[in-house]
Amino acid sequence: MSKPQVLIAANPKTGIVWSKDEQASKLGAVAEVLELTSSSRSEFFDELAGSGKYANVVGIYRHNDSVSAVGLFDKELIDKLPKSVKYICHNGAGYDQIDVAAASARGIEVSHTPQAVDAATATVGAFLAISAVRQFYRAEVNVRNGKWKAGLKPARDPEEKVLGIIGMGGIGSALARRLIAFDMKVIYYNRKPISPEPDFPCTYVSSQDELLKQADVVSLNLPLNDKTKGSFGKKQFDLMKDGSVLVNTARGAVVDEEALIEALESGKLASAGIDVYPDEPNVNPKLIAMDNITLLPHMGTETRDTQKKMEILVLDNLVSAVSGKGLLNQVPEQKK
Ligand SMILES: NC(=O)c1ccc[n+]([C@@H]2O[C@H](COP(=O)([O-])OP(=O)(O)OC[C@H]3O[C@@H](n4cnc5c(N)ncnc54)[C@H](O)[C@@H]3O)[C@@H](O)[C@H]2O)c1
Repeated sequence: MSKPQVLIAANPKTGIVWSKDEQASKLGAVAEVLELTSSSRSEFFDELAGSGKYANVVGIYRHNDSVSAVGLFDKELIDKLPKSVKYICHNGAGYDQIDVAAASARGIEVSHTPQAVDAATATVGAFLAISAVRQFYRAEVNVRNGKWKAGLKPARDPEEKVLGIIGMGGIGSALARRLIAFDMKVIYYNRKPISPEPDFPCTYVSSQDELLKQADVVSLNLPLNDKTKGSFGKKQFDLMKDGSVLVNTARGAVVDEEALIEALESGKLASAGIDVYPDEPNVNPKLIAMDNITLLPHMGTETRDTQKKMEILVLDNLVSAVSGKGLLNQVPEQKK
């Protein structure tokens, strides 16, 4: 009997990067592996249809790098997938580039890579929080320009300050553990308290507004979806303490960027640490011009160790699914 076909929709030039051996040994043992070669979305659509080379695939490995060739996995693309497709296994914890509702309507199950991303992304969040609180970016620019400490004002200490985490999931918890080591006091807001209780000291607050009033550093760690898009705007900044700090490693589009810029310009926020932007890779020039914020180019999982972990988790999901054992990390919307 022939093996089911799976498509690796990753970077068309490199495919899977760190786990080629596992791709061959684990996935190759249970499936015929096809690489994405389409150079445009319309070419991809042709290859999915009729007698096209992807017309019989059962599972798809998807990485955001495939966007440059075939675009988002939006409703239009998902509706063009052949009936044979049963699984989309996404490499990433955030899966806002996939229209999950459209996939569900077609009976396609979607998985992602929670946990594998937690440590690396939380390290970025902790770095941004410390850099923002201590104003290290401004200091680095000074030293690089031969100005030493000229114009630098003493910053704040993280110790004894309140860290407010909005979205205490995998990354939020790993961030809390890291910043507790800096003697920060952790509060968090989720739609309901975590159960069982976390194994580190933290306090649940029952409204986001209350968290914003209490926190010195607010960290966004919730997913981007229809409910959270643009949900952090002027009203939320106004509720924050004067001179507080915002850290965003979640998704840029959760925040109203003009309101963020206004809060930084007015001094409502002393500083910010930002890894994600609404229109990546474009960054608002007003943010670039500010010297009181630390900006990173979506570096959350940019380590070879974590990227390998993520790739292997996607392969494990695909192998399990095409072997009839189901997905290991199906997205929460579909698990409900
Ligand atoms: N910067 C990066 O490179 C990077 C890397 C990985 C993930 N991320 C982003 O981080 C997000 C969080 O990842 P995670 O793995 O921790 O996810 P997770 O699902 O483990 O945690 C998210 C938490 O947010 C909570 N939540 C959901 N909607 C909420 C709302 N409206 N208000 C309050 N809480 C809400 C959930 O209950 C959950 O506890 C991802 O969705 C992704 O967009 C960014």
